[in-house]
Amino acid sequence: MANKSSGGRKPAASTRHFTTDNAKASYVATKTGGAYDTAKEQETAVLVSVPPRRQSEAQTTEYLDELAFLIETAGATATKRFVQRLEKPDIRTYVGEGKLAEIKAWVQHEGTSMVVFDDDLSPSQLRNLEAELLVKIVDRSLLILDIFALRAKSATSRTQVELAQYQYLLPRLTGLWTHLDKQRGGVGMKGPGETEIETDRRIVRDRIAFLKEKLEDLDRQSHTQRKARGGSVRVALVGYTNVGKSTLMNVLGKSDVFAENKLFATVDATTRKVVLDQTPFLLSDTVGFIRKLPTKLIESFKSTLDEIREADLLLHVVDISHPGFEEQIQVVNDTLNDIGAADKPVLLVFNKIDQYKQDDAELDPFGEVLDAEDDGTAPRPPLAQLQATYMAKLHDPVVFISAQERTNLEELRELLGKRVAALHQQRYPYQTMNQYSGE
Ligand SMILES: Nc1nc2c(ncn2[C@@H]2O[C@H](COP(=O)(O)OP(=O)(O)OP(=O)(O)O)[C@@H](O)[C@H]2O)c(=O)[nH]1
Ligand SMILES: [Mg+2]
Repeated sequence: MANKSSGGRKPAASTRHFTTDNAKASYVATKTGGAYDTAKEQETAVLVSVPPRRQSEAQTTEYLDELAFLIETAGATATKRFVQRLEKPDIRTYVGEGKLAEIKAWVQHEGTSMVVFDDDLSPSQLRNLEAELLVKIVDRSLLILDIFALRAKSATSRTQVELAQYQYLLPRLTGLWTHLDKQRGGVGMKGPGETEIETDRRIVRDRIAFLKEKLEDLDRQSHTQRKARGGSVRVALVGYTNVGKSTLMNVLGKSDVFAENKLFATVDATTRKVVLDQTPFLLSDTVGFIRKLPTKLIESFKSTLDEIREADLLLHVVDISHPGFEEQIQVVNDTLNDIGAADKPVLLVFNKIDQYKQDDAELDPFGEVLDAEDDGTAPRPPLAQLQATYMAKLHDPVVFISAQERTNLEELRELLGKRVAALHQQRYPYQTMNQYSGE
């Protein structure tokens, strides 16, 4: 029901990305004009990252893989990667002079639709890089915003994305080619005078104020809706993007939520009523987290994140088959902390065990791995050992499942049912008594 090939899902977005429908997010990207307007063809991207020296090779590759996956989700293909190890990115051009020349030569020789940076660029870095490389420059925020714009369906999430896009845009309204009316303009577009820039700034500020107000209105409405759901325990699925939250929602809630092997398949929260162990509760699927999530995006997604903040229990889904799953857990915990939901009870669910490949590492008598991997990746112990480690660490049961293969779902249902029943008893003792006495 929930994997990519199944019916009932929306068609994957194909070429809608930076240059075409999404004018606001593409604003900076399209400034360089129609020469790169390759919307009809597949766009290509060159990836650039500046990892700190202490970051391992494996981690660097993993992060670049994730960036390539983001690019793919946005509708383009990554064709080349450049890495430069620096203490910190160059303040003027993100990479150093030599590396920049190397990238430029490659871009001129091989051609590309855009150069994508695995961090956020300052407005001046963006301008300098654009002037130097003469192609679209995309940073991490712009890329994620673009994907969100692509995925957002509800009035609230669309407004949230638009707000974040304008907030991204505002400080970048300087220098060349910045007139709003010209954002879709073609080659050789001239830059506006300062007056026009000032007008643009005012327009953008007005729009931001308007969108904030609109969000407050929408917020009030959804708050009322959520309140009307009172009397039920609320459980929210949380986790890194692409770990299988929507797939699990579909399995548990017998629903048909869009799930696919792309990042941020879900941007809108969806809620279903589920009954386990005779206790009904509400299960919400929510937007996935990712490392370096633009803070403006978190801020503007407050009302979606309320679904998490107001939950009684979080079902934290982890993709155990991902080499960086432990860091992903940390990213999720940090983000939960950022949004003020760190103190919620959590049930940790390790998903995709069907895809987990353990190493044939040598274990000592205590089950610890004797040899760490040479490439810096964490060794992959047997699942039973991982389960024991996590249970000991958290003093709590954890479940290992495959939502796709429906493995161990009974164990999850039982555990979740118990947690929900206990929460229900605690929250609505009266209601529960009635419910039982009526039986
Ligand atoms: N092998 C395997 N793949 C799975 C499993 N569960 C989900 N998937 C696949 O993982 C991909 C992502 O699943 P989703 O359910 O969309 O993940 P999500 O966490 O909702 O992702 P976002 O909404 O993007 O944050 C899809 O291609 C699923 O079919 C599993 O148990 N095993
Ligand atoms: Mg999802």
